[in-house]
Amino acid sequence: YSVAKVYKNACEERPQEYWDYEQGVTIDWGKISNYEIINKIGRGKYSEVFSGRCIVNNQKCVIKVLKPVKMKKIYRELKILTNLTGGPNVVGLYDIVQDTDSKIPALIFEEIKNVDFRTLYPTFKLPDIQYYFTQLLIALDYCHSMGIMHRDVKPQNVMIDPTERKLRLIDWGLAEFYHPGVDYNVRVASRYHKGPELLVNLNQYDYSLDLWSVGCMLAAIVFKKEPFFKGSSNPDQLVKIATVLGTKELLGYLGKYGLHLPSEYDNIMRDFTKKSWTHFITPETKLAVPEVVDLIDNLLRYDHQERLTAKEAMNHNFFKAKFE
Ligand SMILES: CN1CCn2c1nc1c(Br)c(Br)c(Br)c(Br)c12
Ligand code: NA
Repeated sequence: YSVAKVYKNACEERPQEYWDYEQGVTIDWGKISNYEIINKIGRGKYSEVFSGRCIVNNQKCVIKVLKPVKMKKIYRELKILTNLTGGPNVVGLYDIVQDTDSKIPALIFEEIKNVDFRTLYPTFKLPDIQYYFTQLLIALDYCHSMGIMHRDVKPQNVMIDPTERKLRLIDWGLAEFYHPGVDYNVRVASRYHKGPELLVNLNQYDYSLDLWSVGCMLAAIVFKKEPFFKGSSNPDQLVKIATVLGTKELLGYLGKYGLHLPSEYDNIMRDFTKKSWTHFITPETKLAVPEVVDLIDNLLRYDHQERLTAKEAMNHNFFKAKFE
């Protein structure tokens, strides 16, 4: 049994229609004819993404055409986006339109001139890491304070325009409202960024899941190892985590929550000794200063209750230090 350390009543403190998307969502549908598609910029499991233009104000935009999934999941994303839009570093939702014949909803977002993380992150110096991770933590503390877990934090969902030094958290399709005591689906997030709680079927997880993913992003940049934990499957993902955090420590974590290692680990889990973070410091990892390594150590914890919250993380002394 586990309850969030912070913001545990954020939804309960708000009217039911804030979080209850099962009742459907009253949508103020815009006109799809106001938008024209320029070209395709991405495709996911649940959507196709295009760059577009609003012909009314000649504004560039991003058009996310949802694939026909359960209306409940569509209502959840729409409810979350309408609750959060306008919040700090949350992608701005301009309009919700419906494809005339297919009736499939399309979401119209602000456009961010995103630079792919594989190109951008290797250019980061410590001040850039301080700036952009502060912006990401601001977005996460905001959505958590609004009773929402993102559940898919990864570089592909953090849009960054380095010219304007603008960061936006996108793709709220896996996000969910947090209620204490609810058993959540553990099949969320993308493999390399899945927290241990998802891999050991600890269903009563919370906002702290997002901070594990932030730790993975930060470690990948600082230790120049993208992704930091590269599992070949969900079970192997936990094995990769155990090679760093230790197997004995994993069993201690499981014991605390009365859990056992699921049977799929019987033949793949080995007895790994917990590694010191200095193991990942080499002459090439110039960014691996003690302050950022301490921050990583306080995010990449098996026990979600031990991780720093978004607010605590943004106040970590790594962000107060002066680096040239
Ligand atoms: C695959 N790519 C590249 C840029 N970009 C992609 N997906 C995006 C989504 Br969804 C949104 Br919403 C926004 Br805004 C941007 Br920008 C997006
Ligand atoms: Na999105």
